[in-house]
This record gives sequence, C-alpha cells and structure tokens, in this order.
Amino acid sequence: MEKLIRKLPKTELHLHLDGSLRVKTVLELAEDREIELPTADQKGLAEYLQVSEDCDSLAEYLEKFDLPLKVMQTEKALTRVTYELLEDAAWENVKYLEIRFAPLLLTEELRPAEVVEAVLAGVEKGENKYELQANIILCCMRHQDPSRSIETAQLAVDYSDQGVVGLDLAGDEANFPPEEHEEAFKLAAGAGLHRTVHAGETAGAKNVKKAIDYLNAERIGHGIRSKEDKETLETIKEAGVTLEICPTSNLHTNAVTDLEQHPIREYYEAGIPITVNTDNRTVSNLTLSQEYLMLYREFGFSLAEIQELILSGIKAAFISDKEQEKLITEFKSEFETIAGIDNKILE
Ligand SMILES: O=c1[nH]cnc2c1ncn2[C@@H]1O[C@H](CO)[C@@H](O)[C@H]1O
Ligand SMILES: [Zn+2]
Repeated sequence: MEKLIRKLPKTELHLHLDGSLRVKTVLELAEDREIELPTADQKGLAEYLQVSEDCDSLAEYLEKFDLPLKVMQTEKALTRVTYELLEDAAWENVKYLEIRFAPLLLTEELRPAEVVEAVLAGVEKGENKYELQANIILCCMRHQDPSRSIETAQLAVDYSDQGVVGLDLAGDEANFPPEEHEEAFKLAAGAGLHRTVHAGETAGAKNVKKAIDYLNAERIGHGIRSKEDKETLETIKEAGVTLEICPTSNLHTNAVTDLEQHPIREYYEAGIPITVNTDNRTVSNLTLSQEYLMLYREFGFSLAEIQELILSGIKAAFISDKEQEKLITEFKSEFETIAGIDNKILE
C-alpha cells in the first residue's frame, strides 16, 4: 500500500517552505554562511529541526523555524531550498503544489521583492526538471503589525502574474486574532488574489468564522476546531470553504492530544470539503505519502476515499477552473492505470 500511495498523483496545498528544508541542506547552508549550529552531526541536527515529543503548544512548535529562517536569507539559498522541495514533492508524485512562506521574515539581506523572485526562480527550475506545477502563497504573520500584512499583500499582488496565487495568515493563533489583518486581505481580494487563513488550529472555532467573515478566506489552514461551533460549521458549508487538514502537524502542535481525537473522519463524513497536507515536512519528519498511509491505517480511509481526497485538493487549488478540469482528467486516468497495475496490492 505504501508504494501504491507514493505512486498516486497528488496535490499538496498547505506546505511551508521554511518548515520543509532538507537537513543536509541546512548543514551546508549554515557552513557557507558561518552560522553556528547546535550540532554539526546530521542525525543530531535532524532531531534539533524536528519537533520534540513533549512539545505542548504551537508557540513552542514555531521555535523550530528560527534556524531554517537563518540559513535561508540569500537568493541562492532560497532558490535552492525551493527547488529541492519541488524535487522532494516530485519524488512522491505530487503533481500540483502550493508553497507558502513569509517574505518579511527573510529580509536580513534581501529586499522583500528579491525574496519572492528567488523563490520563483526555484519553482521555475523545479518545474523545468520535473513534471509538476507549483504556485506560491505569501504568509502574513499574525504577531506582526497589520501594516506589515498590507505590505505582504501588496507584494503578492505585484507578483500575481508570476506565480503568486494567494495570501495566508500564519503564526501564533492563540495570542493574535485574525481580524486585525482585514485590510491586507481586502487588498488581496480586490486584486483577485486567493485567500487562506490559519484558524481553528490552536484557538477556537470563532477564529474560523472570523477568517471567513472578515478576511474573506476561501480555505482555512487546519480549522479542526470548527466543530466546536454549529454556526461556524454552517458558515463553512455556505461559503464553500475547504479545510486544509494536516493531521500529524496537529498532533505535534498539541492541537489534538492524540490521533483518535482528530476530527478528519468526522468532517469527511459530514461532507465538509477537506484536503490532506503535511504542513511542515522537516519539522514533522513527514512525507505526504506517509500522511495518506496513516489515514489508511489509523482512520480506515479506503483507496477510493484517498483518491477522492486528492481530487478535493484540485478542486480547492488556487488555479482556474480550466486548469482544475485538466488536472482532474489527468489524475483520474493515472488513478486507473495505477489501480490496474497494482490490483493485487489493493487489499
Ligand atoms: O501550523 C502552523 N500554524 C501557524 N503558523 C505556522 C505553522 N507552521 C508554520 N507556521 C509559520 O508560518 C511561517 C511561514 O512559513 C513560519 O515561519 C512559521 O512561523
Ligand atoms: Zn501551516
């Protein structure tokens, strides 16, 4: 089953660049720029970059981004880590990918526009080498002043014809509410950019409703606590919002105490559109295939249901209807071929 899942064409919509660097690359980039590492041993560094088992909050989990952000501050580094992420995604047949990061956290040496251009160069390089398409989402950070979010939104608008497709709000949800960033999201929407917002991850359902009502979110990052409020669930359904679910990440940020508590199956049964994502591949030491395998093993998602979840990712992708239709046709035909070949593995 593991092999089969890896072969399936996939989409990933919720993936942070700075949480998904290869350990070896972090080592090399730190060496290049003489950045001090907690350990020079690759195994030790892998452990350092991963979330620890006793991590008990999102705020603590977010400390894992300090070192990757330090080593990513040059054009060369940004292009490299982006390219490598496309390569890692292509290895497990991810065919459509949306990569997110906060450009304003990467300006120790570069101007924000240079940051975006360096990432876009990595995307282009990866797309030329592998058969996959990637788009970019820029993250506003909730702990920063709302004016910084407006700056991020303007940057996204400036690059909207070059592969930046959306705006996100990320960071410590429990301590910073979404509505303060309303203006940035208005700016994005006005210019035709898509919107997704981290909400209902480590704070309550009301944040999901606020993200939809104030920030005009089309997708919600996580949103797992939506079920705490009936009105929020109704708003999600009415607005046709998709939840970007990242089950392992939720376990790691302590948003759920154990997997049995995770509402993914409940939302799926209730007909709420959901997609499956890793969130942060390095921090969670995870691939998308492993995440689907976990859903198969622990939540009883069948192969047919996994395929349906994958197609939900296309339907919620920040691309045109025409591009979505094209991908759906391609995926369906690939599903058939793969299922044909591997019929014996299917239980
Ligand atoms: O699960 C998450 N919830 C909220 N914020 C996150 C999560 N994962 C990463 N980031 C934040 O998003 C920034 C841009 O990529 C990262 O630097 C991290 O601070
Ligand atoms: Zn996230």
